[in-house]
Amino acid sequence: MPGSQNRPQVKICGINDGEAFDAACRAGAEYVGFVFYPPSPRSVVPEHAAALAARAGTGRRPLNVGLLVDASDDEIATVLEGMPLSLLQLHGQESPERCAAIRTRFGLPVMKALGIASQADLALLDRYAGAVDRFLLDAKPPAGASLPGGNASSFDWSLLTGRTIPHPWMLAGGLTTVNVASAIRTTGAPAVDVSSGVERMRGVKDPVLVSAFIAAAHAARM
Ligand SMILES: O=C(O)c1ccccc1NCC(=O)[C@H](O)[C@H](O)COP(=O)(O)O
Repeated sequence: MPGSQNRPQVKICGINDGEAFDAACRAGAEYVGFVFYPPSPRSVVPEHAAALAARAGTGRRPLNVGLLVDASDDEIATVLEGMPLSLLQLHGQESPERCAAIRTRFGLPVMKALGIASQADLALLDRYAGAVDRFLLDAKPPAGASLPGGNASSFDWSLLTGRTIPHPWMLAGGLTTVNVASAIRTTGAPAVDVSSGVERMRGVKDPVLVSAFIAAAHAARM
């Protein structure tokens, strides 16, 4: 885990331009996420992601996270040839067995995204615990959504109050500069992930919002 401060960590997801990447680095994001999923307006090709990551200075750099959706081994291999990654975020319908196979085949830690809408969904944590290294707890996509994530939807954070999550985890879904402190207080999330809440329009990050979100999350009390 980068950094040693006991403060919530931040992942800015769906970075696809230099200004947003620079803002995330300057403000001290611990993770940046690159979306390797062509239907997404935030999608990047590996070479573009690599060029963005190369902008990081020589100081503390964010860890590069690759977001994939039901990707084949060949697709993952192609991404990794163009862009070295520290963590694979699996945001589709990957089973525990598929997560474990990806982890073994590529030798990288895996973060499984799970859509949460009720206590019943939290049972998935135990099903996946042996197959993954981290969890990202997100809202389920709203009816009619075209993407499995990045939809600016929140879930009922109180579902997580007092709950022990097996593995390090991130809270995601509808977070903004305004609500992130409350989300962290309610859930005890050690890390938060945001995409839409730091955009000026869908798929276009706003560097000012990126900086403000990171400052708000880092200042929040767990
Ligand atoms: O962001 C996307 O375009 C995307 C596409 C396909 C699967 C997942 C996607 N994003 C997932 C994320 O990690 C988001 O940061 C997370 O769902 C929270 O999104 P938001 O509610 O927009 O902050």
